Amino acid sequence: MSTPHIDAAPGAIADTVLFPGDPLRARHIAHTFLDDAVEFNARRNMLGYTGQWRGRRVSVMGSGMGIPSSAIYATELARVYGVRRILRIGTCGGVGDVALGDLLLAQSASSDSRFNRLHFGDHDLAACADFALLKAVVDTAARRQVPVRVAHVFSTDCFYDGDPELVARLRRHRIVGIDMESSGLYGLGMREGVQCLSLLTVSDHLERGEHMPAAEREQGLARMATLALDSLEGCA
Ligand SMILES: O=P(O)(O)O[C@H]1O[C@H](CO)[C@@H](O)[C@H]1O
Ligand SMILES: O=c1cc[nH]c(=O)[nH]1
Repeated sequence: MSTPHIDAAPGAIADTVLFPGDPLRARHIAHTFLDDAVEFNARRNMLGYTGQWRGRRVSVMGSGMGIPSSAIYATELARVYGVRRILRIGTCGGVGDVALGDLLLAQSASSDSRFNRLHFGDHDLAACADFALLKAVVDTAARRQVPVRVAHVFSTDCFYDGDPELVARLRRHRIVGIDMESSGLYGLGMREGVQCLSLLTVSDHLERGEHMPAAEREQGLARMATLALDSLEGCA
């Protein structure tokens, strides 16, 4: 069995997938945190691995950047490989009172993308995280004393040169993070019956002009990865 984009054998992917945008972040997490990690996909270099975290089988795979890429992979993971839980572990821009390195748990994700409208009769969809998964991560963070902020985020199609008023609009709605995938992932999760949650580390501050180095985005996000993995203990 394979799909146009994933070259994995049946059963090669766990029911839970960590889903960073960057395939090299996926490789780093697999090699750093998982026991017995085995690569299941390298098609288009969108690296995916399955291994063990404290005796639990888990996969980690890159999603690529943006809703179209991540939705292709998430759809195939759900429909063909039976994936039932996806934790995006991404980076985001920050607005307002957040700092580089802050860890956001995206409760909702608004968007300028038409992706969810295309599936929802052009109506607004309230694209939300799965509550049980969000609660599991919040509870784990509290137990481990990992500071997190449950937040509203916005997913944009324009990394560069988007709406010049966007930051003001986000501030007005108390949205503090901006990424490029969460809204589409949440809509897809609602349709496919897949539990989805985005954990996002603030890598840029959109108003202060602060930026995390690229190498840290690839390899420096251990706190987010281990929180996602630890939280699986609280999941059925
Ligand atoms: O760090 P990742 O997970 O790729 O997420 C963010 O980084 C990319 C842009 O640099 C977009 O994919 C955005 O959502
Ligand atoms: O989508 C993203 C991700 C990181 N930083 C941003 O400014 N935007």
